Amino acid sequence: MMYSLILVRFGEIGIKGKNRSDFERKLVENIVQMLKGMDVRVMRADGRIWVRVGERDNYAEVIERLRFVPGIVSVSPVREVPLDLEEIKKSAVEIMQRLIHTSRKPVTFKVESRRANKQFPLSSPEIARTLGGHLLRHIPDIKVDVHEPDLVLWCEVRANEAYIYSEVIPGPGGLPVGASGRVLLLLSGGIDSPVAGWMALKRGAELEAIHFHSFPFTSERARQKVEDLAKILARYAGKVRLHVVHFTEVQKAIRQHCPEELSITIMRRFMFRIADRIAHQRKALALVTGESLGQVASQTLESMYTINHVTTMPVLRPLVALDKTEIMRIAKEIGTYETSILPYEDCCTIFLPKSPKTRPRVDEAIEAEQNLDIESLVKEAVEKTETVVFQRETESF
Ligand SMILES: Nc1ncnc2c1ncn2[C@@H]1O[C@H](COP(=O)(O)OP(=O)(O)OP(=O)(O)O)[C@@H](O)[C@H]1O
Repeated sequence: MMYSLILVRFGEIGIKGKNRSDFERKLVENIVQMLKGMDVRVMRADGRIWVRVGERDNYAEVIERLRFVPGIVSVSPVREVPLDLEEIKKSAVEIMQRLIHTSRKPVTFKVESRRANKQFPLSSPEIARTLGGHLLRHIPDIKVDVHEPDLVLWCEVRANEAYIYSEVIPGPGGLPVGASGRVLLLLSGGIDSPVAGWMALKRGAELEAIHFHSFPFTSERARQKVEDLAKILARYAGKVRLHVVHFTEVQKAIRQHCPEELSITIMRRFMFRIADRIAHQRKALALVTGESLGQVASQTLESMYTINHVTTMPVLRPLVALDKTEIMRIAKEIGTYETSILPYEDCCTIFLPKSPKTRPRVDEAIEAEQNLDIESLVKEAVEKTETVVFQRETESF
């Protein structure tokens, strides 16, 4: 096999001491979980994590999964070579040929070497020079550039073998899932909220999700779509508990008793109230939404303020700093985009008023809610909430 080992780089700059060892332990745990059922062994050595890939599995498939483990900065497939200079040279040429295979322009490179085994007859600079010279003689159209090479070939000389690697495949970075506590994601069927959930996962949050469903105004297929999105998020989270709230009664009450231009604001205030309640039950410490700042009624700052007023929980909005193209790029990358764009209606679109108020004030919202029995509506919705748990399905990759 070309590669039998994978080097995993991790760690945020500045994580030290106990936090660092917790980080490492959590990350190893998550990697083991992510690779469950595969023929691999996960090890820690030299402040790095290594994954040994057995006969039954292909390193490329292992990398495909590691690419999405929060906390991993990058991975490299590693070739193990006997401690013999001729073998090392041969492997270096093979790896280099493979890497430049697709490149049309001449490639620049440098060799970096590290010698942990002081018995090896050549020093690190000598290894780098020897390999560099050998590559130049055996591969046409490559040049050395020590400052800004297109690729770096690493050679690590260890006690019993040498490791050669070059490819660096970026991971998501961030923190291992579970390192920061639990959050509750308001998951609609749209493009944004699954991306917001992924961003929270990347910062180490353990994810649960809540969805407001308005059957029969919205179809079972709309609910299925959200379940599919939760399932995709479970690939990265390991597990996602989805709370499905039956929102129809609340919406009917709003339609009957509140001024139409404030119905969206009030509906969202109810979403936050119910989410707040369920978050407390589930010991989640923050809500997460896919909101960003914009022109539409529910996303002006005034509107956000008025909606947010019903909860004291932190509401994380990881997408405020991103623009739509960036959000779409991430949605495609994590695999939620295709599901998100399916055309099933959302509960908000159904009740969309003709001219919603774009800058609703808190006192206006409170006044508009006067004829509602807020507590019983919330209580009933919470009591009737259904919970579905999605575990990572390894075949889903
Ligand atoms: N039916 C719902 N169930 C749960 N959360 C919802 C629902 N509708 C909206 N939300 C939450 O409110 C946020 C803002 O919703 P809105 O429809 O204004 O924006 P959006 O940009 O279309 O978001 P998305 O693409 O996630 O649907 C969503 O990102 C989501 O977090």
